[in-house]
Formats: sequence, structure tokens, C-alpha cells
Amino acid sequence: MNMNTIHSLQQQLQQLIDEKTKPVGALGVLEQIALQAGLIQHTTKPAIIKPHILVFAADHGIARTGLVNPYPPDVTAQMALNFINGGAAINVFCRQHQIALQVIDAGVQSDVAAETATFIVAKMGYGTASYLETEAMPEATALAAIAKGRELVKQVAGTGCNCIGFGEMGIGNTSSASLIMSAVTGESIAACTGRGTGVNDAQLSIKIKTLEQVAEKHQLATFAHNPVALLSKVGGYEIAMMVGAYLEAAAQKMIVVVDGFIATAALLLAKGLQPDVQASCVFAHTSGEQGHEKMLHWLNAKPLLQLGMRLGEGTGAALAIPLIQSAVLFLQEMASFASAGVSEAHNA
Ligand SMILES: O=C(O)c1ccc[n+]([C@@H]2O[C@H](COP(=O)([O-])O)[C@@H](O)[C@H]2O)c1
Ligand SMILES: Cc1cc2nc[nH]c2cc1C
Repeated sequence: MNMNTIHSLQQQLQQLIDEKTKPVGALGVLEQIALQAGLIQHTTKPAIIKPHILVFAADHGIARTGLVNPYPPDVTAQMALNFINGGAAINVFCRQHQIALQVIDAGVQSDVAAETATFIVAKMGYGTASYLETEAMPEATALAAIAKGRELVKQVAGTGCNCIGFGEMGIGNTSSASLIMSAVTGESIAACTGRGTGVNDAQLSIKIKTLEQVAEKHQLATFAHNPVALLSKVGGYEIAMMVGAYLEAAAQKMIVVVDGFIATAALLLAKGLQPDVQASCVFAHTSGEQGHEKMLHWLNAKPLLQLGMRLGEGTGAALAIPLIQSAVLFLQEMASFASAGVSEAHNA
């Protein structure tokens, strides 16, 4: 779409929104989402078809040190099994809102289960290496994970889905996200580091010191504009796959629903590779994880929900999808002042 076409489509959408039987602007942020959905789908009649969430699970070498996370790494595989059995929060919300859900083993440290239609085995390794010692993964592996993320989203797009959210599960992955955030935004490690699954005050200061050492060891600040190097040095397999997933979803003109702290850190990297991806993104919520608000501010993003959630799994995305559906439905179904015979304001 060239700039003139975008401008004219934007004007048409805004006019349709303003002609609906409501005071101008009275549906607030939903009006912005309806407009954005039309621009993403390049139509004045956007629709949400077969909404879908992909949850990427993987383990992190750093988590085995016990320096940055209160829960043991075994929880990643145990929660992956919980997803398969339908017992996690993301299962509940996806059932509630009729969102299709698939879980991807991007690199859990043990074998979780055999592949099925809803559990995909795409292991890039059995957990990353500890970036306290060495790089998390070779650059070739980061690139392979990005390619796999793209391939998975292409398959989902092939089912007719045009709205997708990405979640993650990985003990230790708030540390990767904090390191990525600090490198990309230039904020200090302390400003980018939160409690994750729940470290106490003493553990938080150890987490910050550990991550400061890692940032120094790998000279992360020098890789602010090199997403693949950041993935290789301090990333995770699930984060790398999400990067590819964002890139493909935007290329497929899908509405992309961005979840919490780790999911947004992956978007920082995707945006580093393809600045246009953000135009396809709706930000679901501000996570309770310290640092997420700053990350969103850096992106100039205005999330839909503020629920103090900090679970991950794509749970924020699942709660936001019905709001996005409401936004496109009001545009599709509401009567206009003319069609309903309602009088407009005197100042119209
Ligand atoms: O989405 C978020 O904002 C979020 C914030 C804090 C924690 N999490 C989840 O908690 C796990 C990582 O926490 P940690 O303390 O092990 O680094 C991982 O499985 C994430 O899905 C997720
Ligand atoms: C129990 C548990 C569930 C999670 N879901 C996403 N991250 C998680 C971390 C833990 C510890």
C-alpha cells in the first residue's frame, strides 16, 4: 500500500466509525483498534477469523544456576504437560473465548510428550547454555529458530486465521527479556529487572548483580542494533521462535496480539529486524513485571488492559482478543445515523 492509499483508507474508516450511532469518539480505544484492524487487513470491513494462540516453551541454562529464578527449571516441562492436559490458565481462557491453542516445545530440557495436532515438537536443543559461562546458542541456531517460528505461523495462516497471539513458558526467561530490553533501550539492568515468578528482595539484588555481570561479559550494549547477536548471546529458543513468529504474522497481514514482558522483549528484536512489524501489533496488557511499562513506553505502545497480571503463557493476549473482536464487530454491525434515522449533533 502506498502512502496515498493508506491515507484514503484511513479517512474512509474514520468516517465509517464516526457515522455509527454514538457520540463521536464514544467507543474510545475500541475505535482506534477498529481503525488499525482495517489498515492491517487493508479493508473497510475488517473481521476476526479463527483467532489462535501459540505458546512457545523452552529452558534456559542460567536457570540451572539458581541465581535468577525461584522455581526449578523442571517446572517448564511440568507446565508444558499441564498445557497439553488443558489445566493451565491459558487453556481456560482459550476455551472461554474459543481461541485455538497450540503449544510448541522450542527447547525444553527434557522430552515432554509425543507430537499431536496441538503439541508441536520443534526442539532447537535441550535448554540453552548458561550465558554466565558462554553464549546461549550459536547464531545459526537463533536463525533456525526464527525460521521455525515463521514456518509455524505460515501454517496457522493457512488455516484461515487472521488474528494471532504469542505466549511463552520458560523458567528463567525474564532474565533473557531484561538483558534484551537493557541492550535495546539503553536502560540500566536494574531498571529492566523485576521479580519474575517471585524472587524476594535478597534474590532480586542477586538477580540484578548476575545480569549486570552477564551484560558486561558479553558487551551487550554494543549489540543494540543486532537482534540475532542478542538472541545468540542471551536469548532463549522460545524467544527466538517468537521473533520469527512476529515477522511472519505481520507479513501475512495478521492482527498480532502482544502479551507480557517476555513476549514484548521478543517484539523489540523483531522490530529491530523489520521496523514495520509494530503496525500489525495490538498490545494486550501492561504486565505487573517491573520493566514492562518502560518497555511499552519505549515502543510508544498503549496496551488495552491493566490487570496486574504477570503470568505469561499468552494469558493477556487471550483476554484482549474478545475486545479486538468487539472493535471489529461494532464497525461491521452498528447502524449509522442515516440508516437508523438518529439525529446527529448540532455541531456535526
Ligand atoms: O508475561 C509476563 O509479563 C511474565 C512476567 C513474569 C513471569 N512470567 C513467566 O514466568 C516465567 C519466567 O519467570 P522467571 O522468574 O523464571 O524468570 C516464564 O514462564 C514466564 O512465562 C511472565
Ligand atoms: C507455576 C508456573 C506457571 C507458569 N506459567 C508461565 N510461567 C509460569 C511459571 C510458574 C512457576
